[in-house]
This record gives sequence, structure tokens and C-alpha cells, in this order.
Amino acid sequence: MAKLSVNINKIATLRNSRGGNNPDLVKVALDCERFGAEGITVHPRPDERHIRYQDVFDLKTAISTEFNIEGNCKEQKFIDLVLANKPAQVTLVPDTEGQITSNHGWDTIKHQAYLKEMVQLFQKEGIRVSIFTDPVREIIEAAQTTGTDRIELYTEYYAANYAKDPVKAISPYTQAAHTANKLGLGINAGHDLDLQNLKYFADNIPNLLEVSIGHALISDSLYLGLENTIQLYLKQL
Ligand SMILES: CC(=O)[C@@H](O)[C@H](O)COP(=O)(O)O
Ligand SMILES: NCC(=O)COP(=O)(O)O
Repeated sequence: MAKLSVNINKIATLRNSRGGNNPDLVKVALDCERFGAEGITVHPRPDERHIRYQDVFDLKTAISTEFNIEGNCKEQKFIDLVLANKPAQVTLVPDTEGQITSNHGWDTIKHQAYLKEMVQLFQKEGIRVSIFTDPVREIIEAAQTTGTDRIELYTEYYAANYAKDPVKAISPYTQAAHTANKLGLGINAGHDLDLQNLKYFADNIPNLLEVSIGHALISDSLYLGLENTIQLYLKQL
């Protein structure tokens, strides 16, 4: 069964909006674990719009489930942050300045040499590496050549098309999963997964290891409560 890693970026967004420490990010992360989350994901961005670099240090010493730090390894500050905290997993995401959110995977063909170097740098410290990719066969094949442990399938296209045509929406991802399985790559997934589309995705992706979910889950929790929401998401897996 795929593990649920709760992305708490949006808790930090709410906290930062008033300048204090309410909601307390570490307390929410510990509560997420107590409610059943099997991992905590954060995505510190250069502008620290939500997760701050200090949050990563605070969370690392507090949480007991798998810590997944996402970010752009083109930023030396991000590399240093990950090496200083040695999380269970680092997910390499090719964000550029000014994006409202992550909106594309790595071109693992064009950036093959650089990604290979980054993968080795983190693996040397015992950190599992996952590369954020679109569900494209050649991209996944090139990802495998970098030596990465896993890929994270960028699921925005699936989420945007699921309601209209689930079979069409899932197709690129099942093909990508078969390619990844054949290559011995671990499969993670994330972005815009929610209570409506998660079960169909998980049922159709063979050997899916982890989903990281934040925006929809935190939004749902405003109506359903955080403990109940986490349980509902776990039931979809
Ligand atoms: C990489 C990805 O798709 C998401 O994990 C990303 O972390 C979302 O970032 P925001 O919470 O800043 O939209
Ligand atoms: N890697 C995906 C993630 O951590 C959360 O993405 P979203 O659920 O906030 O879209």
C-alpha cells in the first residue's frame, strides 16, 4: 500500500500570514503523525513564502516518520539545507523564480550530468533521492540513468483531467509506472491529488510507494478536521 506523506506547506502559509507561530508548524506535523500520516513533506522555496529554512531544522529534530524535503537543487542554499538535515528523502524539483507552484518535472535528458552529480551527493550521505518527473518514457529512462532511487510522477495533468475522463487521465501514468517498474525505479507521486481522484490513481499505478499530498488535504481539513481528513485519505490508499 502506498504511504501517505502530508505536505504541510500550507500550514506555514497560514502561520506566516500573521507573523507569529500560530498554527505551530511542528505541533501540526506531530499531530499529523499521530493521526496516521506516514511521512511529512515540506518544500522550502527560495522566497520562504511558506516553509522557512529554520522550519526544516525544527521539524527534523521533532518528527519520527519519514521526512521528505522537496526543492530545487540548483540552489546551493537548498543543497546545504538538505545535507545539514539528512532527511529520509530529498525530492528534486526544477522550480524557477516566480512560479506560483511547481508546474513541471525535470528534463532528465538535458540535465543528465548535473542530476547524476546531485544524486551521488545526496546518496553518499544516506539520503534517498527522488526526481520530480512528467510521465514521459524517455524522461523516466533518463532519470534511471542518473542513479536516482525513485521518481515522483507530477500528477497535475491527471488531476486536471480525472473528472472529465479518468481513463484518458490515468493512461500516461500507468505507462510511466510500467516503464519505471521495468527499470527498477521506485515510484512516488504528487501534486493536486485529492479525496476524489486519489483512489483511482493508487489502484492503477503498480508498486506506487508514496503519495505526497498537501494543498487539497489541508483545504479539506478546514471542513472535515485534520484527524478525520488524514484518515479519509489513508482509506483511499
Ligand atoms: C512538487 C510539488 O508538486 C508540490 O509538492 C509542491 O511542493 C507544492 O508547492 P506549493 O505548496 O508551494 O504549491
Ligand atoms: N510533491 C507533491 C506535494 O508534496 C504536495 O502537492 P500538493 O498536494 O500540495 O499539490
